[in-house]
Amino acid sequence: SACSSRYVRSQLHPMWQEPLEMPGGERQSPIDISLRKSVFDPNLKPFVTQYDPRTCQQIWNNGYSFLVEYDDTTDKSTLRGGPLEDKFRLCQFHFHWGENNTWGSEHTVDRHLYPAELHLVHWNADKYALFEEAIMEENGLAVIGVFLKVGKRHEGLQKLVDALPAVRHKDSVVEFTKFDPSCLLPESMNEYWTYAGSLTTPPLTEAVTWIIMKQAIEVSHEQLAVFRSLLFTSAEEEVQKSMVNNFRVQQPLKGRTVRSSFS
Ligand SMILES: Clc1ccc(Cc2nnn[n-]2)cc1
Ligand SMILES: [Zn+2]
Repeated sequence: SACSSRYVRSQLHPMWQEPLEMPGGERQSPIDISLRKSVFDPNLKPFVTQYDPRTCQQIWNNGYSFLVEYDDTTDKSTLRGGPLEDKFRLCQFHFHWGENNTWGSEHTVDRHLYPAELHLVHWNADKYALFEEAIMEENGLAVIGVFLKVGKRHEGLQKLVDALPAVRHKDSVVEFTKFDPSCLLPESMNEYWTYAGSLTTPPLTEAVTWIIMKQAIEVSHEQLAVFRSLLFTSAEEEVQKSMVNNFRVQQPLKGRTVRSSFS
């Protein structure tokens, strides 16, 4: 789908060095979510996801993460409500993780690091016709972040884990269908934080309304180990590099407020 096939890959290198300056840079991501600084907003409604598993198309190793891509040419898989004014279309989801279970998430809660973080990327289909347009606009994207912690095996995730060896190398793609990403969301959907931020890889555009779930999902150590068996490098390269630590360093909050949907 357009949302990731035109993924800005030219600048994407797992070890790209900070700081890749983003003009303004007033609302960069990721950040630490400080519990005592976040503000309960009673007007925040629950958000609603309606995902159609038939829109799931493929998995692509883009050399930074693996993206599960959805057909975003119709309104079949959408996100609305919560802090959002408009209807957003799911275009892909991906993860960020570490080389061990000690770190790997992009966001933290009171500096607590999780071993991995899921991002479900959506774009504003009420205001824009294409993902490429939305990515450049301040109300263009909505990303749901879900923390992963080590515990029992996640049965829903296993179908995805079993497909990963087929996309071990950068630029590999495998067909992947009938996957409903709502199985990756935590039970309590009405407890989240939200703030105005950015993409965490180039183009780093300040287009994202972040929705970070309070409840983490549990996955097994073995499932995370399969994530780490992926490679940043393509099959042709002599030196193979494990795809690990594909997260960005945390960014200054600057005058922003993180709101919570719960008190
Ligand atoms: Cl299209 C796109 C661009 C960047 C990223 C990386 C990212 N940005 N925010 N969370 N992950 C994901 C999808
Ligand atoms: Zn991400």
